[in-house]
Amino acid sequence: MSVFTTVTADELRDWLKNYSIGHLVSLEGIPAGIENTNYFVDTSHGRYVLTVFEKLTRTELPFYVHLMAHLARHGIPCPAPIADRDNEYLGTIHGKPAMLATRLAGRSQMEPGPAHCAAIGNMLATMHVAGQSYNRRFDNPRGYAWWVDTAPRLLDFLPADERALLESEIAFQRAARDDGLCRELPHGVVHADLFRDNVLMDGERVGGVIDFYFAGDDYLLFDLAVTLNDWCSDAAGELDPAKADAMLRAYHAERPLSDAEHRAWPAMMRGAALRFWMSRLYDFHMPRDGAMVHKHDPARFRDVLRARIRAGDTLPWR
Ligand SMILES: Nc1ncnc2c1ncn2[C@@H]1O[C@H](COP(=O)(O)OP(=O)(O)OP(=O)(O)O)[C@@H](O)[C@H]1O
Ligand SMILES: N[C@@H](CCO)C(=O)O
Repeated sequence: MSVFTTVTADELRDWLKNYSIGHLVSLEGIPAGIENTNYFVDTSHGRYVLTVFEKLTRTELPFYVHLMAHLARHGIPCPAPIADRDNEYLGTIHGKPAMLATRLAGRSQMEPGPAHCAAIGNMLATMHVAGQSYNRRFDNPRGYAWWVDTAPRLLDFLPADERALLESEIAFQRAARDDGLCRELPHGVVHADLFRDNVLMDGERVGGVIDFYFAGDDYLLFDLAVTLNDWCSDAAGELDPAKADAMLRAYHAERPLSDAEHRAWPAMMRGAALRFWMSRLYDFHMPRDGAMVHKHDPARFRDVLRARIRAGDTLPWR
């Protein structure tokens, strides 16, 4: 259940006087999601989503809100924030920052086939290209620096074999960077969490890309690896070759991958698996105060990491 802040129809009717989106027709709490309060809001003008931000602050939010506005302006199907009559995207509900954005079509496809993987690969590449002209900067808060800082705090929670895996993977990622493997990689603003549940599929078309609240600056290839690891892995963590091939080809068709990206690919796939193994371990062993009990299984990405290590340089490409 993710309506942490209750908004009544009367309160919203009053709030909507600040906007130019017509009058309220219906208001419905959205049960999915664990970070924010979300409502579907239908008005006489169209369909919207109201988000009340439970943790992100007014200082942190502009990076994400303007990113969505930027991408939507470039034709990416992501929530387009709606400005109020003072031309502000962020308002206040119950003392918390709140935003209206367009409601997108489709639903999450948790069992994608190659056609879905191709559609999201192509969309990711167009997002990366459109993101190049976004001029706010914010380093990926779950990037390499976080891995290195956080790993020592996780070691005590792990059995010996997992400790060894974590230590050796951090050493591997450090060596990759020391050897200059990442030096020529294109970077920019990335979604960094483009899992299946953050994409709304409308048949085989991408209807919407949502949940930009892990976005930041990183290697574009890292974002592709995050996406591929979730969309194209089987139950054991191994890559499904047909899905992976479909995603990579569709991405490459829109933003051709360079030789430097080709060389860094196996390490990037491992890094992307490490990131989610670590964040899931972190949330499991060191939950934030007041966080909802909704822990993702860390073992899933431990297995993906092991599978990528086993595959070595034989990973599918283009
Ligand atoms: N713009 C949108 N258009 C259509 N549906 C949306 C939109 N934004 C959110 N949703 C729906 O609301 C659900 C919850 O949103 P979201 O995943 O962003 O929740 P959250 O609590 O903010 O984040 P998290 O996934 O990290 O818990 C989504 O699964 C989706 O069904
Ligand atoms: N996609 C992340 C959750 C944070 O959005 C995970 O599956 O661990």
